Amino acid sequence: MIAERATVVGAGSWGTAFSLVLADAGLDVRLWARRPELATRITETRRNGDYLPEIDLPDEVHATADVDEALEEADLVVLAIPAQKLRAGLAEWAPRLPERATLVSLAKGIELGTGCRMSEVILQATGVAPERLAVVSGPNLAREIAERQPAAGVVAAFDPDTADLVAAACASPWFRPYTSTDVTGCEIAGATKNVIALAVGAAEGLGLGDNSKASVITRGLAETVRLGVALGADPATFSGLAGVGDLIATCMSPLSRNHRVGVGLGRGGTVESVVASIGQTAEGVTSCESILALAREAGVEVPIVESVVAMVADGQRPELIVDALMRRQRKPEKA
Ligand SMILES: NC(=O)C1=CN([C@@H]2O[C@H](COP(=O)(O)OP(=O)(O)OC[C@H]3O[C@@H](n4cnc5c(N)ncnc54)[C@H](O)[C@@H]3O)[C@@H](O)[C@H]2O)C=CC1
Ligand SMILES: O=C(CO)COP(=O)(O)O
Repeated sequence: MIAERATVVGAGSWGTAFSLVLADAGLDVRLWARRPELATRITETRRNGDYLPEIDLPDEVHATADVDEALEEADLVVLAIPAQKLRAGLAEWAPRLPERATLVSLAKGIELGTGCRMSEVILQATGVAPERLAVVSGPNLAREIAERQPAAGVVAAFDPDTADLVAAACASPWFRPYTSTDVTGCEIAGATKNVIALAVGAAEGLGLGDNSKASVITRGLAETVRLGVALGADPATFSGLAGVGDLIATCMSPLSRNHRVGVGLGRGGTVESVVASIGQTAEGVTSCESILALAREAGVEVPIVESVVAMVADGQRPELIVDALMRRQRKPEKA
């Protein structure tokens, strides 16, 4: 089976960029925008001026704010709304999903309150069989993808045939999807790297240099692997594109919203003011608390995630956090 028609739910930066990926791979794409005026503007200008203003969208991308029109005959339904909004959003979509459509999650977060990964939220909210679900992750900053800069990603699914189907639906000369069956690993890596990027951004905002940032990235990877493995992930996933690949892109790029929020906090801004000035989703700000809760439940130490929670949720100053991390008890690196 091949997918011919896709619906992308959410016309933010990643939903818009991914609709272009699917169109370049040869699919007919419906891009659903929550605001009818945005759908109209995209149709009229062939651009999404709110999120990717300089990018011309291919003719195969059709914007709409009508759920039924968006879903008609969809082979793939790609979910590109923020993690904390997904369950509520799906309540509206679930009864209208085409019976055989494959659902694809793009969100990189962990649900607050439940600790659910996005695949778990989707399965619970829609009741679809796990074989109909896939997750896309990797170093895929929306702007660079939309500019068609060459990049690779990972499509993870419980069923390898589903991973192949979705990979075929997004493959192009400039987007190379690899496949995986480690859904848990890809999701934990994708959500946790946003939190590590907040810490790295804060270090940058404090004026610290590359040694400090590389140290946080590397130790951040160590705690991500510990958490992922405790939750059943394959450790090899974390040295792949969804792991180290995305960690590097998000922690180092000024395009990353999480990195930018971290820089703002390091420079002394408040969470509210920094997030508001960016005006887009920075998943680490909310998911840091749910990731910490998951880690505590699993009995895993995640000191950098813990520090980010102290900074974001408890308003602690980043300088104190650096100090606390540096004063931790010495131990073997691999512990
Ligand atoms: N932007 C990027 O470079 C990448 C983002 N992601 C992930 O994709 C997910 C979406 O992020 P972005 O598109 O970047 O965020 P964004 O902030 O650019 O756009 C979010 C979109 O979701 C819509 N939305 C918000 N609440 C909604 C609701 N209750 N119901 C329906 N739609 C709603 C907004 O109107 C907006 O169109 C996040 O989990 C993010 O971590 C993953 C890879 C790359
Ligand atoms: O997930 C991303 C890149 O792979 C996007 O990161 P930000 O959400 O921090 O912009």
